[in-house]
Amino acid sequence: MSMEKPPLASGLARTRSEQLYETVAADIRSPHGSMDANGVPATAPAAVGGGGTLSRKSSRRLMGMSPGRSSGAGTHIRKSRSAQLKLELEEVSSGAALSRASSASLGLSFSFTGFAMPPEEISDSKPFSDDEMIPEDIEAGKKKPKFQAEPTLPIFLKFRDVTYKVVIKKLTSSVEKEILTGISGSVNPGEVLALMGPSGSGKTTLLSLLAGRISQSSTGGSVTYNDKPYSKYLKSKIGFVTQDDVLFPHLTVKETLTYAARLRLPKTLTREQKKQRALDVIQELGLERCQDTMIGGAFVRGVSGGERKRVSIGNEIIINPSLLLLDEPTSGLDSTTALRTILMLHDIAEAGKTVITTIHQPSSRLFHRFDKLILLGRGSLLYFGKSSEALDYFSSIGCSPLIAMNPAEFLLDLANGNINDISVPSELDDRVQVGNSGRETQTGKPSPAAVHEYLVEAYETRVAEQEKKKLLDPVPLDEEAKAKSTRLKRQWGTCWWEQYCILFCRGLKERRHEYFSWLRVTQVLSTAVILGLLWWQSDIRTPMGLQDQAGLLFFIAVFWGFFPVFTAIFAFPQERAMLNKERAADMYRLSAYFLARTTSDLPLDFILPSLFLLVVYFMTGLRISPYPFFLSMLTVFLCIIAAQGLGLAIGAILMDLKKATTLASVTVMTFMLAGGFFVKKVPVFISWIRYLSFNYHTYKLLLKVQYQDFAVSINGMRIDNGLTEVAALVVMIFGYRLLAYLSLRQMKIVT
Ligand SMILES: Nc1ncnc2c1ncn2[C@@H]1O[C@H](COP(=O)(O)OP(=O)(O)OP(=O)(O)O)[C@@H](O)[C@H]1O
Repeated sequence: MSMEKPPLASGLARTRSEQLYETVAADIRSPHGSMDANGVPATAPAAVGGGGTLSRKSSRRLMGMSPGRSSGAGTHIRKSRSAQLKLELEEVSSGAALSRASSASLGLSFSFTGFAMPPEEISDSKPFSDDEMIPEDIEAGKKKPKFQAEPTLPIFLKFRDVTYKVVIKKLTSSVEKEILTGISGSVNPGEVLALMGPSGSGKTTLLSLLAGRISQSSTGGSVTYNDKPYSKYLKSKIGFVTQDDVLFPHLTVKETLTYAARLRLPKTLTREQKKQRALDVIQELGLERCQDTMIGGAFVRGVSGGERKRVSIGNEIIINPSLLLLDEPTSGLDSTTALRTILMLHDIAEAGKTVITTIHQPSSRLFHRFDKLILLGRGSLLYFGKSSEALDYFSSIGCSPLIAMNPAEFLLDLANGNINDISVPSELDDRVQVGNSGRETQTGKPSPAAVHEYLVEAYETRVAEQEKKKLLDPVPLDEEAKAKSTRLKRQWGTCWWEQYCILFCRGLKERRHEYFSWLRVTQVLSTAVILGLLWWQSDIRTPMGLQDQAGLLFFIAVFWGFFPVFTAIFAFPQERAMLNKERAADMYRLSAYFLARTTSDLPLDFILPSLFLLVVYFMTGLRISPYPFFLSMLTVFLCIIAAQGLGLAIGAILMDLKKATTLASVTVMTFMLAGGFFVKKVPVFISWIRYLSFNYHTYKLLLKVQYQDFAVSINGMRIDNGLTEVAALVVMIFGYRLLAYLSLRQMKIVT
């Protein structure tokens, strides 16, 4: 970046990415460094040893050279992979370094062993300490580091003149809103890019866009990954941590990460290896102490906010992503935990990953940890470059803090157009005096709009063009490596059946508390007992008794039609956020999820009605014989599954609980009224509605089971062979589910 002021001494130090370019270039040139179709080097990660043995002394010396890292007067000995990477820079010309580069160079290995932080900064550093992460014998070349994931493809991300517009529909018209305007920049493996800006400036939008989560039709400009456009293949190489932690509240930390590992890691790993990876991530993130604690949510006490955020990050780093994007990973965390999180991102970057994070208001300690910075204001670019040079740049355009200020606070004030305690450039002052009064606030200071306009213009005229030119430089990867990012094929972690099994078990675990909810059991059993008492040993030898018992059968049909609809409508709207997140990451096929979600509730759906029917059947004196008992039970099951189908369909179509409950109550009421008990003479033009009612078919089947031996018609209902009713219920079971599935397919993945 060209600036009027010379860059600070720290800015002269090469960034980690610049140093690492050389390593990757050496690696790619190296015969050992060629990658296979999966972006995996042809050689297995070389054992650390032989000529490449990392000596503690050299490691210490190299850490001293690391820009942006204070070594604490040599007391903080960093023994992480980053040190190993840096050592390679020194040794790159030697054969030993080249052979080791094939496994450990930029982007080709993933091992962020611990979270280095100067001890003077954080006292309680135990969970993040890397002191024990790489034992002595690793340095001696005997053992691999604790966490050694398979190598990945490095991703060089460039974006040029990115724009994003949305159309906001109003009652009579629609308005176009520009959310991002002409944003350009780049981030390389080994770097952490921070996106900063006031609330609503477009950080999340830009992050989603860079993650490939916004449809290209509404965006302008170009975003390239290794100089190639986005492809579905990249989904499995990109980790995206959303601002809100979307996790299942009733799963423990270990269960959450183990299921993520089993679903997302490639088929080439065994189940045991995947479990081990989850345990490694737990250790890396310092989550051992809470690994068996439930995540928790609004109604369940669980892990702390910081731990939950780390689980969210773990969910993404478990796949060993080449590009990791995080939306406000530090919001809501105390400053120490926030710093730990950012240090962790550094370690991830140092393992050769490209890291982008939005950040709201970092402390000055955090601010200095970022390699690059993008400052946004009202969707426009106010600064892109090294974060260490940001203050120099703004002072070069006449904006400097007048009092001692956290640099992040200063930048955010500027981006907000708030120039209290900030020196105003004379150019801006002149403009205000010459310009109209609207550009000036009552205090005589330029308005926020005028400040914004000045900053955008200053960046455009002084920096933007040179930065854009830099984007034209080809990335230091050979064509073969670049081509890997353009492969169109998605990569599923596991086969369909395994996805189904994992999702089924996960569903059972997440809802286990519902299955054994005493409230629900009490609700069903007390209803059964009340029915049993009201219809106690009912006598059907009189017409009145028969009529009474028919009423009981109708109530059973209504009760088991009503109950499942209202439980099932919650299924998809409640899991919408999770479904969105997991489908955006291509974790599983929708069909596997759908089937697992709809079948994992079945055990409960059979236990409770069975208990209910046992109580009611014998208390009320229905036909005591195994055959009618089991047929009645089967009829109730058919009714439950059909009713559930309707609930699932309504939930999936509307995806909104309020709307879904309203529609469900109207539908259920209509079906109940058309069920054949309350009204017998229905006008012809509306009589067809009964055929849609599962209550009607269930009632007819229950009547048949009880009275087929001595009656042809009961209560105006003809008793026939019952095949039509069974067929109608079966059609409903599949039809409603198909409708629900198709609606989910149509659902847009919102990011
Ligand atoms: N689909 C959309 N429809 C309408 N407005 C949108 C849409 N997406 C984003 N916006 C608007 O774009 C602006 C930027 O939103 P974005 O969420 O990217 O901001 P942000 O910088 O991440 O804010 P915060 O820090 O508060 O999360 C906001 O004003 C938001 O309301």
